[in-house]
Amino acid sequence: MTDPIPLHTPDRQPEDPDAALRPKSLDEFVGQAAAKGNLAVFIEAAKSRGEAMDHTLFFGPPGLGKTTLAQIIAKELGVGFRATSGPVIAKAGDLAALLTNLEPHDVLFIDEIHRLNPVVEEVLYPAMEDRALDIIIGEGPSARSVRIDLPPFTLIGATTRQGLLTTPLRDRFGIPVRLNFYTEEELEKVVTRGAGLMALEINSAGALEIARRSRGTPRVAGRLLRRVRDFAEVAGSGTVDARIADEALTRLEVDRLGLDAMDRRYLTMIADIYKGGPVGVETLAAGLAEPRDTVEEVVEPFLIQLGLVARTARGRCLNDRAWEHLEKTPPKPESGSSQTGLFDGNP
Ligand SMILES: Nc1ncnc2c1ncn2[C@@H]1O[C@H](COP(=O)(O)OP(=O)(O)OP(=O)(O)O)[C@@H](O)[C@H]1O
Ligand SMILES: [Mg+2]
Repeated sequence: MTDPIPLHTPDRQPEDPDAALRPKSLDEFVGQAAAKGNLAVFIEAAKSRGEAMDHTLFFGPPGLGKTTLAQIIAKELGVGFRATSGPVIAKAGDLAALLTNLEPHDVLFIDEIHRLNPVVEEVLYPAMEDRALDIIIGEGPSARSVRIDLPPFTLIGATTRQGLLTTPLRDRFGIPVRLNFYTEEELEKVVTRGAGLMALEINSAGALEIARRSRGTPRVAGRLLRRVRDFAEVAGSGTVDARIADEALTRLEVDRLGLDAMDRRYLTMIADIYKGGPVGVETLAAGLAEPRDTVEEVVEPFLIQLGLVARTARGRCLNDRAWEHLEKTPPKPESGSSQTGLFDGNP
């Protein structure tokens, strides 16, 4: 099998093609109704009190709008926006420099906050809680600790892995916000809006077809829309309809559930080699030649959401729906010849 086009994995790209489609206000931001409603209240309250908004943590799979929402919050609050990411802050001093350079009420956005160096994280605790930095000056017996006051600020953290956050860090966020996969109707709006921005004509059946195959993820919807546009332009048709969308997506190996080549390799591996599982995630990651993080953060959440795969204590297992989707028959349990052999234990 040829390598899948990395089209469908919702990971970031340095040149950030996302930027053009990024909503700029809460009103433009589609979906996530509960989170949006709450945030609107917290933003209003902070503004009317003239205070910095409470520290906010966004968590959820890649491409659902964490970075976008962080930018929108700063904009709606009318404050500055500084962005960095966990792995980039190497030393405590780097974080201290960032914090002491903030203007009052600014938003400091830390992406991939679960990847902060523990030493840096220690500096963040008093900064978040008491708006203070404890800095050690000098070395040896003459070393002394100096406390520096910081301007009031809002820390917005984003993570795809809430479980990897330490408890003290998680507890210091006043506003935790989980982002969920989008519904087809929501993604249809994302696609229609995106097409408008690209000056691409699309009818609602075409938008729905792309939405349905976008893995519940606006970033994927945007990416598929750009590729469908290419096909539509080359085919010389003015309007994207369901047929053009379907043809383009089929050629891109995105199937009718929205699964891409990588998703299918994952499912096929569990089916063919491990007879439906359970199989450990390390083994699967090695077999797919992908980092374990990618498998857990990018591939699995959507397959689990669709009910194709279950995470059990002993490993990953395929559900009936996956066998149907792969058009394969699950192997019969080896022990027990009767039909009631469901719990006979086939490890
Ligand atoms: N609610 C939304 N409405 C419209 N477009 C959206 C929405 N959420 C996200 N997008 C689009 O998806 C793209 C990716 O969103 P964003 O970069 O905010 O994801 P993320 O959650 O930060 O992902 P990652 O975990 O990879 O950093 C944005 O550029 C934007 O075009
Ligand atoms: Mg992001």
